[in-house]
Amino acid sequence: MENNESIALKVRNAAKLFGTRLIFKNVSCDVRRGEILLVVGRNGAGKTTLLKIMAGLSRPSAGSAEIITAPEKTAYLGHSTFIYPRLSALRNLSFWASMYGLSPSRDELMTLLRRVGLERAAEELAGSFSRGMAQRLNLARVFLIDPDLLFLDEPGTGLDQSSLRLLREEVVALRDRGAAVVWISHDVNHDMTLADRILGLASNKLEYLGSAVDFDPETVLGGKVC
Ligand SMILES: Nc1ncnc2c1ncn2[C@@H]1O[C@H](COP(=O)(O)OP(=O)(O)OP(=O)(O)O)[C@@H](O)[C@H]1O
Repeated sequence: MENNESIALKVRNAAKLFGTRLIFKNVSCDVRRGEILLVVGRNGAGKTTLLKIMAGLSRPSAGSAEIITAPEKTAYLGHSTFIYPRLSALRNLSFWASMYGLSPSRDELMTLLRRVGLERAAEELAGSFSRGMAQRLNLARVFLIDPDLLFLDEPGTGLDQSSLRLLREEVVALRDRGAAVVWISHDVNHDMTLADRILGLASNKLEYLGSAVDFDPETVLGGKVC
């Protein structure tokens, strides 16, 4: 058993049913600080359902998920971008900061916008942003809290190549500085190379939990991963 300090999240015997329909059962895992855990499985295997349970956004039908890191250092980035279209990029960030109980200076917010390549769009209404720009702004929101635990649900869907590169570089940088990352990727074949471990769901159960290097989609998931 690993010591508690190295663990960011514990899942024990988690199961989920929608009505009488079983999505998965007996899913247990520890997510470690300083690792990227990629969650894979065919469409409908229950990846998003598991991620929501891990993030405390949905209750398991049985078992438990416990976040060990500080709740205020937990972030979630999905494919929807929760930006306010009638506010500028800067005002969006400043609004989110206030929701987190933070009061960063304008310079600090501009530094975050620079980091995601939005410095020149700081005063533009976020409603006019392309998907790539909107997701970059969302990434800046994540940086506001410098998370110790980050949940990603296909945040790269529909992103242009340069936004995707930025997203990947920043996720890896967060891992390298000790954050735990649980990631459902829209491009598993690529992102497997960035992951430390893989959690594979199939046949309503945890089919694989182990190193990304040893992961063989052919044997574990019948060849097709998504
Ligand atoms: N709130 C809900 N009520 C009923 N069924 C649901 C609900 N949410 C998800 N499901 C069903 O649970 C199953 C697992 O869904 P989930 O979105 O977790 O799968 P996934 O592996 O993330 O799929 P995808 O790769 O398509 O995103 C699907 O069949 C889905 O239709």
